[in-house]
Amino acid sequence: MTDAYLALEGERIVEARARAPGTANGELVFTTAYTGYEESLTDPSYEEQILTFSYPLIGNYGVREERFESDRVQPNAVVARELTDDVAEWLEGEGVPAVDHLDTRDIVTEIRDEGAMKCGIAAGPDATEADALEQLHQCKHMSEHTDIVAQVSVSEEIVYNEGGDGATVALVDCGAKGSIIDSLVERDAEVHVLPYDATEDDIESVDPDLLFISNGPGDPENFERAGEVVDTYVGEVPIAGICLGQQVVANALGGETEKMEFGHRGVNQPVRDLRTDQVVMTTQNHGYTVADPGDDLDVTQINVNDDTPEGLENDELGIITRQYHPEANPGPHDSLSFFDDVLELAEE
Ligand SMILES: NC(=O)CC[C@H](N)C(=O)O
Repeated sequence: MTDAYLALEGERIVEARARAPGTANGELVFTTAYTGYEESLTDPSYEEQILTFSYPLIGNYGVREERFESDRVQPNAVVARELTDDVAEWLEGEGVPAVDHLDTRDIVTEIRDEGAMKCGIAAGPDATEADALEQLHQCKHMSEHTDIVAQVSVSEEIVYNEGGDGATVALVDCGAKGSIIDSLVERDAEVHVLPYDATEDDIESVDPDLLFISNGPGDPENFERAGEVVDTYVGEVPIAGICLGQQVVANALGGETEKMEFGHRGVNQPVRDLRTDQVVMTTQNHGYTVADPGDDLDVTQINVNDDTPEGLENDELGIITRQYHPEANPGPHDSLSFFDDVLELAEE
């Protein structure tokens, strides 16, 4: 039954079945992960995007809050070959449109051939092609969401594991996944999650052993405030970053980021460490990359598929960043030791 429509860039219409009603628009992206749908759907990095799952059946082990990465569903809409009732009901309850019964292989191939694209969705008994097209026409380019950080950051400081024996971490929340905080707390760090617009006074009252720039949605060039924080404390406090965090650190230190064709999107992205030659499998979901790390950062890890920088470091200044997600959830645990490394840096 056709009661849902996708309008892709170029005004191509794809028919589908509505699983959660509503209209939405956003940048159309995908993940090839075959598990971890609860984690992906609650990852704030997907804000203002429409997430297509290429794995055909999504929802086969239910929906459990313990696996959520934040307190809400983050993508603007969801696309899959087949969504179970559990997931469809969850998305409907959250007011996030969802569609299935369409050829998601075709959609992912189109994104890979044509690059990241705008998309409009209309789902439900009254949905029309015209509604989907209207959504498409309203869709902004990712870089036009200049205030996206305000949509995902905490509004006041939250402290985890107060009095913990380990390092004190100031985590600048650009849309942090819960697993990053958990990975630090499991290693006994006291974690102060700070709003993106935290002042120097706010940071100094934490007196951190480590400054951590989180993952997050959108174009890293729109995260000026996080960049200023890096600029202020570089050389004084060790700095770590994950995904958007790596991009923000590179931009702050004279580097440059750029939009990729369709990004790295799955849980089997191979990364080579240039010092040890070891390759690890990693989780990734990013559409931008560091094109130039600037003069202060060494590229220590690269993506085996396309040689883009996956790790940046400066031993003297105490900086370690990763483009992938060492915290996994979903995905392989090969690189969890990143958290040991950054906390060691903090305690030195
Ligand atoms: N997962 C992330 O932090 C994503 C970073 C950034 N928004 C990108 O798409 O490249």
